[in-house]
Amino acid sequence: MESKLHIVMFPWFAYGHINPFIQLSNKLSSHGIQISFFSLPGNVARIESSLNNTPLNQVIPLTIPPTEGLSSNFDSSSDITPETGELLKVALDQMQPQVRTLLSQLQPHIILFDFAHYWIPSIAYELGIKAVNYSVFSAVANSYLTIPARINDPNKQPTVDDLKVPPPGFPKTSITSMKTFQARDFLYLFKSFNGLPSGFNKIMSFIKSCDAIIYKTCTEIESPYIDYLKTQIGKPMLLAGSAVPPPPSGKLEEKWETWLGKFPEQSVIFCNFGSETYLDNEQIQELTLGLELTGLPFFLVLNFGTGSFDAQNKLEASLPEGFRERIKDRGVVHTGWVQQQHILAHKSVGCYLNHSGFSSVIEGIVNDCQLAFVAQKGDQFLNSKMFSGDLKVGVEVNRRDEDGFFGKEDILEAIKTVMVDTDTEPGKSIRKNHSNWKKFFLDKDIETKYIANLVKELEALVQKA
Ligand SMILES: O=c1ccn([C@@H]2O[C@H](COP(=O)(O)OP(=O)(O)O[C@H]3O[C@H](CO)[C@@H](O)[C@H](O)[C@H]3O)[C@@H](O)[C@H]2O)c(=O)[nH]1
Repeated sequence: MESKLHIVMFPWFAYGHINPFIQLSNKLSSHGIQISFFSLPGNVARIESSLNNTPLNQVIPLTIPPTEGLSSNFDSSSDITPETGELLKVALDQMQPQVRTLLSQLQPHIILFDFAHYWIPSIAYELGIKAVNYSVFSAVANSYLTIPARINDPNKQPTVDDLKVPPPGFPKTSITSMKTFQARDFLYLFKSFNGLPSGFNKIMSFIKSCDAIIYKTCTEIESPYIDYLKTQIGKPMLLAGSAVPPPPSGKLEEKWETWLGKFPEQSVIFCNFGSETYLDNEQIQELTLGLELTGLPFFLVLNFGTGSFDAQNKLEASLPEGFRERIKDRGVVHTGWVQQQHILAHKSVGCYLNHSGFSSVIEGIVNDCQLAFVAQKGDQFLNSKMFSGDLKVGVEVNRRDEDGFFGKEDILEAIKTVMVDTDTEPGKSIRKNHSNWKKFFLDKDIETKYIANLVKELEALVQKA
């Protein structure tokens, strides 16, 4: 179906958000939909290189308003640290006048906005544009954390104990409680910074005022949570489908191709924590020693965020004494960006130890990599429980309740379950489930059906007065 819609995409400025917005843009653009993509000036070239190149599509740089604490040279998402992230939220709030001007010039039918842009619906409403939130988080994370039932008194912040249990009416699934360290991490959502509303309040505000919400998921994987969200949101809920990332372009860098090629099929553990998740030194020590204990080859990627330090020095300082020498014939430790999808697709890679980022897990499932999860924050904890507890496609590394500590033996245990003890339970079922879900995610018809349906629903939304 060819559509004449014009949609503005306005993701949060981190690549973990920009990328799913680009993927959705490309799927919608293949139905004829025109895309105007808002981002920071320094991101334009990178977004243009991934966005479908049609005469209709364009990337529009936003001016970053002067913001105390944010350098005037700051213009790209590659430089976001947790501190600049908070300042960028302040800058985002001050972008309201320019966004209003741009929208009134562009006159799109719809704007798709992200979690921090709670003021978009009121501007869009004035201009006769439909405001639709696109959530890049799983339905399980949304339904555990960011729904009205989560708090009953808006003036009172929830406690750690409150956040250890699901909200009232939450579906009966494998998620019956969360650990103390996880609940403590969830508190972040309820805190306000720099006088802005908390993340939770921003979301509650746009849930009330937007025209619809799109979730990046499908009923086949998350139906109990999707059904529960329906009872909570009170707005049209649209689904974008399983969001399997498109196959990567190009080829794997030769040095990694050669290194991986030395090992037997499905023997290498690949370990990476996504685009914005960093382990502390204690965790790095246990993780590296755990990988060493497995006796298997491994490819470990560790990052430290941006800052005024040399990442390579930081990496060397974080490794156990004598580690590099001991593992030199079967392990690499790297800092920096790697071609994750190419690596996961390599025939030697058999296990993927990861942070449970939503896209990363799906990339693991569509390849022959058994999954082990060491989630580090927010939605990752819920993704990890959902994928290991509901879908049973992987295993969580055992963690201490109070502080999330895991030891080297816990890493070994998780890897053994999915890589070695595969004739006994739970390893046996996990392999079988993984292979079934792989077939599901690779079924092009399912994805095509979700996107065609989404286009139809967006058309209908625009027709509505
Ligand atoms: O060295 C790297 C690191 C990452 N990637 C890619 O980057 C994407 C990462 O996706 P994902 O794991 O979903 O997101 P992150 O950006 O790591 O995570 C953020 O966004 C996710 C939602 O998309 C949330 O689930 C996480 O909590 C949040 O940290 C994937 O396509 C990876 O293939 C690479 O290609 N190379």
